[in-house]
Amino acid sequence: MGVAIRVENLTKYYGGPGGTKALEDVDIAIDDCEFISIIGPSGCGKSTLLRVLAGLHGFDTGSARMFDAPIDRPRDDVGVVFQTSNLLPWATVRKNLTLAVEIRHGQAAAAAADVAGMIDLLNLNGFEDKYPHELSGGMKHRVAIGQALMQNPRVLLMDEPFGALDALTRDRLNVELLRLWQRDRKTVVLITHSIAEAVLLSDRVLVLSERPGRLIANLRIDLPRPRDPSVTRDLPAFGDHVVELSRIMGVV
Ligand SMILES: Nc1ncnc2c1ncn2[C@@H]1O[C@H](COP(=O)(O)OP(=O)(O)OP(=O)(O)O)[C@@H](O)[C@H]1O
Repeated sequence: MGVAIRVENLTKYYGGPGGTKALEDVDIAIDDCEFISIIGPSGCGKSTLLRVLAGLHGFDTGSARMFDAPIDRPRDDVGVVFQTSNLLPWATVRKNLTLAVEIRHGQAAAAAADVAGMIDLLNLNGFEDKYPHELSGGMKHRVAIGQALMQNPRVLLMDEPFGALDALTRDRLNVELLRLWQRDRKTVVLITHSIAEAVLLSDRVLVLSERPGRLIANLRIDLPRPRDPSVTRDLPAFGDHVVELSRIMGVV
């Protein structure tokens, strides 16, 4: 298995040296098809790191590479999902999904895209012709994830996609995400505030320190796959990982 993402000694300031130092000497290697979560205190630089990986932010020193090419702009084979889904309010679910493909890959690709299959996968049958304001929060997030998946990305970058949702909806979306990942095996980088979510979903959890974010832990999650939340959460190893990460984060 190759390396999908390699970040070395990466430091990033907002406003240049003398401004806000968001990340300091970050070193990360992520394998192709790995599911990685990044956790850390609020304001430590998680979103900054994700935006660097998405090619949306530059950085000051160090290097960031994806599939061995420097990350210096957004790539067509990377899907990004942000906390606030940016669905187009005037477009139906179906249109939101096809437009995402059209913008990146053109009309022919959009016409050929398997929208029905994606709607099925996202459990949104019957909602194809609804507009975003007619959807629940969880549905909107599913469409946003669908937009990213429609491009069949090699890498999926997700910034707290379920942060604003209630626990039950979040649980359901975690199940969906596990199901999708187990089927398609993409490289996934997920930013989350939830230690339990990180443990449930990931192969590895990376922990950033208080700002400026430095990598302070890199924990492999040894839990069997496929994972079913109701089963996995009851495994002693699940609790052990949660406790270990809580200690590292200083919350117990
Ligand atoms: N565009 C920007 N301009 C200037 N400073 C910024 C900008 N974006 C973020 N910052 C600062 O950089 C630091 C890291 O922010 P970032 O959003 O990456 O943290 P985070 O870990 O994702 O936070 P949270 O968990 O609260 O979402 C913070 O101090 C923030 O104020």
